[in-house]
Amino acid sequence: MKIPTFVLASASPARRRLLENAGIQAVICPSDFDEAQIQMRDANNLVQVLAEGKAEAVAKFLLANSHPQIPNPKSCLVLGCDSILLIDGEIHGKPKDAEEAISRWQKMRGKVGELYTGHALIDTRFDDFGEARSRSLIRCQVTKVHFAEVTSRQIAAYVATGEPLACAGCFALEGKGGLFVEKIEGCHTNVIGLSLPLLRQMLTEMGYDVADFWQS
Ligand SMILES: Nc1nc2c(ncn2[C@H]2C[C@H](O)[C@@H](COP(=O)(O)OP(=O)(O)OP(=O)(O)O)O2)c(=O)[nH]1
Repeated sequence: MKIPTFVLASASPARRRLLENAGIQAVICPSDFDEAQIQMRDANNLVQVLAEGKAEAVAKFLLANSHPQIPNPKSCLVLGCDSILLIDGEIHGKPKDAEEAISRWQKMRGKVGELYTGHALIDTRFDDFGEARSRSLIRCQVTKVHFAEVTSRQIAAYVATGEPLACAGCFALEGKGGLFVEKIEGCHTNVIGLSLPLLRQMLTEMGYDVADFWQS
């Protein structure tokens, strides 16, 4: 089955790279969804609600506005994601500044955290009422992350590179942060921001085959 236009409702370069490297050419369409409006204490629900909010916002925008890269907005697959790190019972998104990143690393070194990523996939072909009330799937993937006993000098040097400031969890697994992750239990692309095997499963559940992305 021909796959509709794939839209990534995210500004995340990490998510874009994951899709590109997997051979999935996505139209990048970051959402303007206000994440601050959602306050929830349960990590699993929080990332799913946020991912759905981002995907819905973009799906609605595309159904109401033309887009140069999207010939038919009623034939799109829109993916929204949201990632947080749960550690010591606290939910963390991206650090607000270097000071917070240092403080978080001082607490998380030597410990085990859980990286939650919510995934919301909307098929706009099934738009029932002129809105983005289309067929959608919302899932969460969790990966355990074992952090190394890093020194304060290593923390300061790592934060000074700027890498952790763009990452929920204050580390980039495939970057310098990988030096400070002893091991993970579960999907590694989920840690980076988008679980590729989960995306394959969601596409399959919607009746699509990832192999169709590679057909010319
Ligand atoms: N490169 C990399 N980025 C990571 C890693 N872990 C988390 N991140 C990034 C991916 C996301 O860009 C960010 C999680 O924050 P959000 O889920 O709120 O997404 P973000 O605000 O970046 O973009 P979006 O809301 O999707 O437009 O953290 C990692 O291991 N490697």
